[in-house]
This record gives sequence, C-alpha cells and structure tokens, in this order.
Amino acid sequence: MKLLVTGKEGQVARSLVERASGLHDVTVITVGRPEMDLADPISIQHAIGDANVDIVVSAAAYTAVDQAEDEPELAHAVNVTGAHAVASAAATRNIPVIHLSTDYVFSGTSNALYTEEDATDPQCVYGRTKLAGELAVASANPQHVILRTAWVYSPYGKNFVKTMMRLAAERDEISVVSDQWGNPTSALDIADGIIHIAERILSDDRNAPYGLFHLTGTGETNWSGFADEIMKTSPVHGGPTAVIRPISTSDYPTKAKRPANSRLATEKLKAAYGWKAPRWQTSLGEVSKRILVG
Ligand SMILES: NC(=O)C1=CN([C@@H]2O[C@H](COP(=O)(O)OP(=O)(O)OC[C@H]3O[C@@H](n4cnc5c(N)ncnc54)[C@H](O)[C@@H]3O)[C@@H](O)[C@H]2O)C=CC1
Repeated sequence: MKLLVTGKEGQVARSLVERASGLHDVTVITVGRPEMDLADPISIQHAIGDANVDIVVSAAAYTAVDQAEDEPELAHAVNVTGAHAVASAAATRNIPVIHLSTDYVFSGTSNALYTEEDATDPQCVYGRTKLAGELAVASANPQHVILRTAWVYSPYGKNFVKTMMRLAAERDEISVVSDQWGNPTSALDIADGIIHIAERILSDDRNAPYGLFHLTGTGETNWSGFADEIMKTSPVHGGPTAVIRPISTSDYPTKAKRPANSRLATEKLKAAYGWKAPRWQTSLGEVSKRILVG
C-alpha cells in the first residue's frame, strides 16, 4: 500500500513515515512546501497528479490557532481551498482521501462528549476554516474519511509536551489552565489509526465506511492534568520536572477562543473500523521517552 501524505514536517506526516518504516507493505511519500503549497492549487494538481498512490492523507494545514485570528484569508486558503484541491485531485484519479480535522469545530458549551452527529459551532478562525474544510473535502471526494482529532503531541515538531518539558527545565512552577477539557492524542497513534483505516479501505475494495469520525487518545483530562502527567513521566526518563499550578482560562487570555469542553466520543470509529487508540497516559509515556532518550 502506498500513501501520499501532505506536509513534510508535520507531526502526523512524520509519524506516518516512522510507523510505515517498520512495516514491509506500507510506503509513505510526503509532499509539501516548496513544491506543493496548499495556497497554490496548481502545485497540488502537480503533486498528486504525478504520484501513483493508493490513498491520499490530507494532514497538512494552517495550524497556528492564535495567528489565524490575524491571517483569516491565509488560513482559509490553506484549510478550505487547499483541502478541497487535495481531495478533488485525488477524486479525479479515483483515490480515496483521509483528511484530518479538529475538536475546535465545537463551541465547548456542552458538558457531554461530542459525537459526530452533534452540532458544530467553532469559536475561532482556525476552527471555522477547519469546519469549512471538512465540508469542502466531503463535497470534492465521495471516497473520504474525515478524522477529527485533538491535542496532538509527538516526538516531532512543536507541541505541548515539549513546551512543558522546556519550561520545567527553566523554572520550578508552571501555571496551566485547568478549565479546558479534552483528549490528548499522540500523533504516533493517529498514524497507526490512519494505516489501519487505509488498509481496510483497500481490502474492502473501497467499500469501507466513509464519512466523519472522531479519533483521539482514550481518556480525558484538562491542560493542567495533562501537564501533571508530563511532569510525572519526564523524571522517569531523566527529564526535568516542575510543580503545575492550575489556573483558569480568564487568567491566561489568548487571541483565539478555545472550547471549554472538546472531549470527543470515538465509538463510531471503533464500530466502523474496529480501531481505538491506547489510553493517553500510555502513549504519553512512549512519547516522553522518545523526546528525552531518543
Ligand atoms: N496539532 C494539534 O494539536 C491538532 C491538529 N489537528 C489537525 O491534524 C492535522 C495534522 O496536525 P499536525 O501534524 O499536528 O500539524 P503540524 O502543525 O505539525 O504540521 C502542519 C504541516 O502543514 C504544513 N503546511 C502549513 N501550511 C502549508 C501550506 N500552505 N502548504 C503546504 N503545507 C503547509 C506545515 O509545513 C506542516 O508540515 C492538521 O490538519 C491539523 O489541523 C487537529 C487537532 C489538533
């Protein structure tokens, strides 16, 4: 099986390359800037048209949540027009697309886990562009699996786990918000899930269940609880630790509004594809070790 993944340096793209390298029957090729720019639809046509692949994984996105408030046009060009062009280029070649989306499509005012059927109401530019991107992908390519994920971390790129470890090396105490709830998700688990889904799509002769699914780490916490767990696992692998001080969102203002609750229900994915991510604490242990020990 050959996968084409957008974004060369992204957490999910690099995790897919890593996981595929351990499998003899999965090849991953990545395309990204400068030759493939999501803001340039012609470059997308070239990148996907030239590749002979089984599945396209649309993982690249404008992911700077706060910066998007100042650059709504660019965020829209990448997350909506670009995502549409990727899905459409794949559709022209009869290739299914697996597209990544976000928990930030929800307002966060519900206290329950959000299902795929729940009403969306994004509160920030990033969330609005990712929601419009979902609709654009679905309309461009009937063979689509859209995966909403959340709170992504990995050994690669910039993420919350690495930020907490850096801050712990610099200070004794770190203030972290405790009133935003969600599901920490390892990009390595996302990669495993994507490979599982892609194999199913191909083995079912492309009659696999298409549509919208939630894929996150199993279990939930708030950012302060996530930080606490990082501070527990870090010293196990010789890393720094610090005291985590819970604060409220009002004490840590950000440009983009985040949902207070964006915990996602993942039963639909489990029922359709028989796949579920490990508990988030288990995956965090693996990633912490990778960051600290290699
Ligand atoms: N990081 C997170 O916490 C979350 C991510 N997601 C979604 O999951 C997917 C994967 O996220 P990550 O791997 O964490 O993202 P990332 O931020 O690590 O990587 C994004 C990639 O997109 C590329 N990119 C950005 N603009 C581009 C452009 N104009 N043309 C070509 N490439 C461009 C970047 O160069 C980078 O390689 C994205 O669709 C994101 O929206 C969803 C929920 C949470």
